[in-house]
Amino acid sequence: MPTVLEILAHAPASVPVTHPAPEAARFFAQGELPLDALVVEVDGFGPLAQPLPAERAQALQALSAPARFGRREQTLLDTRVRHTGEIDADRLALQWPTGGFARLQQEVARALGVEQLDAALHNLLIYGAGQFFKPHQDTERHPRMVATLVLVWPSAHLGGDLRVTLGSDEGLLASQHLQAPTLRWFAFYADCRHEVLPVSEGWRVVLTFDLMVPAQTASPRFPPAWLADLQAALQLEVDAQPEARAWVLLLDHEYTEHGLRWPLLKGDDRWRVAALRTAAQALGLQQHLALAELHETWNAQPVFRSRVSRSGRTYDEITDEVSPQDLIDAEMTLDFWVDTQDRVSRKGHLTIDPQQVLSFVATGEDHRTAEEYEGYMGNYGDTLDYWYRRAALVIRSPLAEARDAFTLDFDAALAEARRLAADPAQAAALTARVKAADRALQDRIQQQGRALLEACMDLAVGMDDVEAAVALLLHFDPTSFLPEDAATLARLARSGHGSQGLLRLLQAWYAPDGRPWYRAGPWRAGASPFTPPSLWPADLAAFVTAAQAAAWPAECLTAFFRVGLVLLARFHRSAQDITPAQRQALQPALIAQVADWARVLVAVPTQALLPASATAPDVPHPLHGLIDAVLCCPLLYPLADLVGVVQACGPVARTWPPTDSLAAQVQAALRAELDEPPRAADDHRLRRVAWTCRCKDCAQVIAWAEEASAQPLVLSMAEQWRVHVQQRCEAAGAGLSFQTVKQGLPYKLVLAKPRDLHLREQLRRTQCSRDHAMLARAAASPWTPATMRTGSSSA
Ligand SMILES: O=C(O)CCC(=O)C(=O)O
Ligand SMILES: [Fe+2]
Repeated sequence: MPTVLEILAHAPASVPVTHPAPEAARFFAQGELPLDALVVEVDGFGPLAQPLPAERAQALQALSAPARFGRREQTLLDTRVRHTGEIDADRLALQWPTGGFARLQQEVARALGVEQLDAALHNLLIYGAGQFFKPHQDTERHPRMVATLVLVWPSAHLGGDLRVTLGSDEGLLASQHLQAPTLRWFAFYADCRHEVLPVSEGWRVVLTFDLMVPAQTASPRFPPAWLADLQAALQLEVDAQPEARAWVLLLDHEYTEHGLRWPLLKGDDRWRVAALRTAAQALGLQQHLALAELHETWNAQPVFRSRVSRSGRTYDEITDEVSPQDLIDAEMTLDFWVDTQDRVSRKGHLTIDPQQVLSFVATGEDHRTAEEYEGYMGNYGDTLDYWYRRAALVIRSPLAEARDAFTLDFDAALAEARRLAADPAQAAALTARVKAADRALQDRIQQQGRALLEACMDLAVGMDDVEAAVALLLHFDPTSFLPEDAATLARLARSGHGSQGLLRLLQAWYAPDGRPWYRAGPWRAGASPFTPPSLWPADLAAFVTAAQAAAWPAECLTAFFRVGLVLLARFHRSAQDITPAQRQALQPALIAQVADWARVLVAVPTQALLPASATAPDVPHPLHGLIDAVLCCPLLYPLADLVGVVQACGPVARTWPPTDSLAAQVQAALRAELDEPPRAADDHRLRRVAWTCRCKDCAQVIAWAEEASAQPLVLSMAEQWRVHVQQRCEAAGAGLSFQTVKQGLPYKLVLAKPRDLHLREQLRRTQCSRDHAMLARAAASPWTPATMRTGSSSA
């Protein structure tokens, strides 16, 4: 089965072109008219004779102005680029015999492969000997201008060939003659680079016309069998695109943003695109014209020049030029779109694989818009970057187009998907679209966060697949939610997905994988300062109140707490690896955070949670779960520091765990500390230090630290050991101070104990005894009626 390119390599016979051979280039054309087909009169000069004698031509040039040329927005005069005389159209009067001009236009159009073209006189040019016009592209002066027509007046001259190129194709249009039997005409598409070579003798006189495509043109007809083959080949190739990517054909001609329109296509692009469009339409595929930018990065090598030394030896000399060697990277992006209604969109960039792109004309220097040389770039050495601009036809399945829309114009794509979501009949289509666009949705949700929750919930509830709905919402970070988001989440439970939907989402959020928000957690290795984990929305109290107001099903609210506690336990496990010093830094905030959570949990009424007897009798009340988690980690939560947590837990602290309650354990720990004899005035021992190394050098330090003496310790040792001892003591959070004395060899490390040991312990004792007294008072006071379930085991 032939490929699309093979089928499109030759125009079917029905395409309106009158070429000697079908494969002949269609970017330029030539023809002739009888001499009497045109009379030209020049204002202030009179009619042009046929042929124009040399002295009249010279007089005509005297009347003309030096021709300018356009470069971007400017019009320039530079005889190194363009050296010729010009007379504007408003000083020219043309007379054609009846129907003569229309016939010429028709002939030119057919020769260029266009159904119809309108010609408008632009100017008259007079080139004397040595005059020329260097390679350039013509400015498209009218909105629908696509090509240029040159009419050669009989005026003897030699040289002055017009050379036209497209990619690597080239055409030579020779105007030279001594005696012209006809009026010759040349036509070429305006994007094609062309030049007028120097006239060597005589006078070259030409009229130029702008060629425009009329507003209404008929599209070509194609043989049905040929079209059926094209359609089958296209279907195969579109289906074969990996990940339903776009099928892209680069067009032969260059187009500006103004010129890239369906009716204004040039040459072979015209019929090929028309045929592909017909085929794509029949297949239900979407079509766009687009501008593509190709960016290549090459490895650059210096250019050497061969030289001969005085002694006659040849050698290579380095020049300051570089040449590309190996292609390191190539990327293509589509960034300017024209839909089938000729509506333009400049939104977004779609990246495509340049390897997958088809074309008849290879991308070359003519398409290059910029280049950049970079000196040494790490791994790559020197690099050369090139940028190229091409126009393209893009064909995609409707699903791929909808998917890409999320990359190109996210807001519009989201609005469109929300419209789908409002129509229950579209639930399956919506699911397919959201699944296809997952990457783009994830990127956006990561950037914009909860601002997209409402919109994405619209999609989730409109989808017919709970897995896909959960996968979409999973991209949100549940710790970033504001209280009002609780109501939005409740919509999932109220939708067709039911409370199972919300339940699965909660479980997925907190599952060990697929949680980018958790993986980036602050306690990860190297993160500093060590902060408590965020498990729930920052304003948990308000969020939980809002969840209750929005009637979260009891099993969902219970799961919401439970999955967070599972995560807390995981945090506790990862915190086992941190140093005692890091633990000390973390503890105050962590304990305060746990107390905050406890206060929220105390306030949740029992009826808002899953009844213990209902499905899982072993499910503890979340507050019990929190207390259990804390008691599991005595290193992170020293009992004597948990008075705030006891207070936050309210009466539950005195009943949980049932065997030995939190309040009782804390009270006992405080008692034990108070029972230790106070430190004697001459006692400077360090106590309760979790030393992290007991090597020979560290052992010396530990022995000294545990002595009563207040004297500093002087260690004479090489730098590597000084660093080791200091680091290990610091990691242990021992509170020692260090000084390096640069005397003798090796230098000395001087260690000193904290000066305020006594004061600190005294303050701590006062605090302990105050806390202890308070707990004792609370234990003696009557119980406030429990507002909460006390758990299955005490029921
Ligand atoms: O003189 C010609 O044949 C062509 C002139 C031309 O390229 C122009 O006017 O842009
Ligand atoms: Fe030109």
